Amino acid sequence: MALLNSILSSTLSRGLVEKFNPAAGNASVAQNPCRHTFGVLEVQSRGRTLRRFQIQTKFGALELRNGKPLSSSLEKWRGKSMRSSSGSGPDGRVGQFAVRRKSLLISAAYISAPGAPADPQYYPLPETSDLNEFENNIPQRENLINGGLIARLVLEEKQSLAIALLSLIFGTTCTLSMPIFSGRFFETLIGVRKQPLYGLLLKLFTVYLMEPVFTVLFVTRMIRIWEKVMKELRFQVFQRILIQKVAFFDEHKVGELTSLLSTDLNSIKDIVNENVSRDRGFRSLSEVFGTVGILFVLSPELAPVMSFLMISIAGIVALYKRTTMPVFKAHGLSMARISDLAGETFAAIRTVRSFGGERRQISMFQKQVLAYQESGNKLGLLKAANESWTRVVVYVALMALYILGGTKVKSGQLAVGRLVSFIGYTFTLTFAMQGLVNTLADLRGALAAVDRINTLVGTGKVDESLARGLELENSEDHAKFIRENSNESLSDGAGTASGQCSTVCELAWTGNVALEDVHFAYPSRPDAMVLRGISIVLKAGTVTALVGSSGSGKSTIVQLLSRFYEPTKGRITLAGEDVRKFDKSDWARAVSIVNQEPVLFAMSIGENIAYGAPFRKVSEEEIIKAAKAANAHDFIESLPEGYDTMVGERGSLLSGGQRQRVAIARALLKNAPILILDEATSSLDSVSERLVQDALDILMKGRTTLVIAHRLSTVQAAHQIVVCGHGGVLEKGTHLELLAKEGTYANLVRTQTMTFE
Ligand SMILES: Nc1ncnc2c1ncn2[C@@H]1O[C@H](COP(=O)(O)OP(=O)(O)OP(=O)(O)O)[C@@H](O)[C@H]1O
Repeated sequence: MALLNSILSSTLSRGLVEKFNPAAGNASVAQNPCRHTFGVLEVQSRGRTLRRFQIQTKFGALELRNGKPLSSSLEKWRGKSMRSSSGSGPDGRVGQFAVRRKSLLISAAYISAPGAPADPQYYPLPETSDLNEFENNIPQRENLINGGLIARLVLEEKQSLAIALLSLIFGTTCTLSMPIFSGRFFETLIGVRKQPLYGLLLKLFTVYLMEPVFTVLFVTRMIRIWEKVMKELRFQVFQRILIQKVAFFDEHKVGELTSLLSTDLNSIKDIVNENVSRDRGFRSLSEVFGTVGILFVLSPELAPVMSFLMISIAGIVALYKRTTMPVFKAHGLSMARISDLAGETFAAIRTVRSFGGERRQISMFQKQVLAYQESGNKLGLLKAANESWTRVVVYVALMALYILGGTKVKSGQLAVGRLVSFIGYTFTLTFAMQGLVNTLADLRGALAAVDRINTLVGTGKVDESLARGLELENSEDHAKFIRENSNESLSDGAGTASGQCSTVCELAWTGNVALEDVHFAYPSRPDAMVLRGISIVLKAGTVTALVGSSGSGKSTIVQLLSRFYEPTKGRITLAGEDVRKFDKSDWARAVSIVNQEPVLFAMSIGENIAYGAPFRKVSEEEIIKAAKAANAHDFIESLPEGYDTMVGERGSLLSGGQRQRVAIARALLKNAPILILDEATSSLDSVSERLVQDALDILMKGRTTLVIAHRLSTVQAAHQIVVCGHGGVLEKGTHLELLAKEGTYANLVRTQTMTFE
């Protein structure tokens, strides 16, 4: 779906689209001069139209005309295994559409716009009519949470599992023996059975005493096992999200990802935690089987009545299962949207307030809450229907039992105590079946949550290099290496690598960093080339400044040097070695970035500075030394709680200049040989700028530095100035050389001087 959305939204939102025609799903989209684009999406199979969707784009995203997300509506086509041959539209372009068994994806869409430029690069569509080729390129889903993993984790707790199973068996035996004793008790009272009453009461007492004991044992053991499983699943999901490529985070909202860890994992947790009580989960399952067995022993004639009860309830459950799955999914998705919107609103509260956007946010929130309410109501209706039908079946079965059983007792074919026991078991069975139904409903929710998690993180692209680096760090050898090489003192600059750094760092202190014929387009906009063959050498220990107009790709170069993305073509090298050879976590230690809006974590100033070396213990002296070098010590000391002062979310309790200096202290502590300053002083007033600039001068000493600054006066002293434009390098040289050239740089300097004057 992500691919579908990215193809459609990127193209539709650009306003180029008049028609879009996935050969099997044929859509014509009429351009609306307002912000919406409307159209029809037809899902076809073997030339037959299965479904037509009225669709629209809104703020660049694709949804149904009634405002519902397209993804959940298309969901039901999953598993139909439809595919189509290719087709061509009015301008001869080819489009294809594939619905796979596991993942529903539109691999390509035919898009044609009368009057739109016939430039292939505007269309993110491969020019091929071979559907197999598409199918091969469709990302395969790898289920992160699967039966194998859960079974392995559960089996790790063998002892607890054995105790839980034994408690389950004994507890169920106690429960199931109760109606037998009730029957005998009744027979003793009316004198049919000759047995001392106290003996029977003692047995009943023992059963009533032991059942809670076994229940406690079962519940505590099961919860213990499941908490351990959940701990591991939470860890795995968090880790898997964390190691996705940066493009994944461009695609998914923060709320969507955090709700995987909260709402969805909690649904999985509930499947055990909410189902260990009596008449739920395993208890109900064992009671159902036990009761049916006993019923057949008690009365083979009456037991088929109960079988009817069982089959009917199972049928209702199956129906419930089928109908609730998509509703459960939609409900979970609505919740994710709510938390997403709330998170975004609160994070941007100042912007909302300054634009008076409260009303808009409230109305958007209302819309989301309404959608949640609607899906909740739908779930409620389904639940009610399920409950009432189950009851009708039970009452019908009871009536049949009274009529048939009563007749048999009257004719002397059945002992009255047996009928009493039978009726008792009927109630046990009813409660157990009801419990099973509820458990299955929870299971539906949990499976939907598992599916959401697997769909989101299973089809994402893991950053292999980062994953490899993290794996290595977890290894004992690496931990030993870090312990042996950790240096407690803060290095002052070049050539004094702290030892925390791997060979990449050692290489980076002396080797040049080079961009060689680098081409790049962001994965979310693969059709828009940002860099078209850029080559720059950052000489070791020198300062290179990047200048150029807004949107010329300067920050993109920073992103590539940070290895948040990989070049589409060309390469980045360190001392002649392709950087892709190095693990990303090693590379991250070799590069420090200080940008315009440094993000601090919601912890103390001291902890934020220590984050510069997250892989080792940092001493207080080191933190103070770094803060002093970053001109931050005095302001920190003036705060009532000094280095223990909490900085608030994203550092919001500090001023811009203070935040910047804490970030510089953090970078100083990191002591990385490659330094990137992306507009590090541009948002500061002149006093703060001076303080920060002094700190930066210390930080830059001896490091290979890349500076991006709009204010050209701040980059005049750079060893090399590179002027970017049109996806490439326009000019290169020192300040004086470029001025003498009388080219773009000289013009930029002139314009800025005039503006200043
Ligand atoms: N995450 C992203 N996904 C898609 N496109 C992006 C992304 N980030 C930037 N772009 C696009 O890449 C192009 C270059 O942006 P970039 O931020 O590198 O320019 P810049 O030279 O740093 O601009 P400025 O000086 O204004 O910061 C722009 O057209 C921008 O819209």
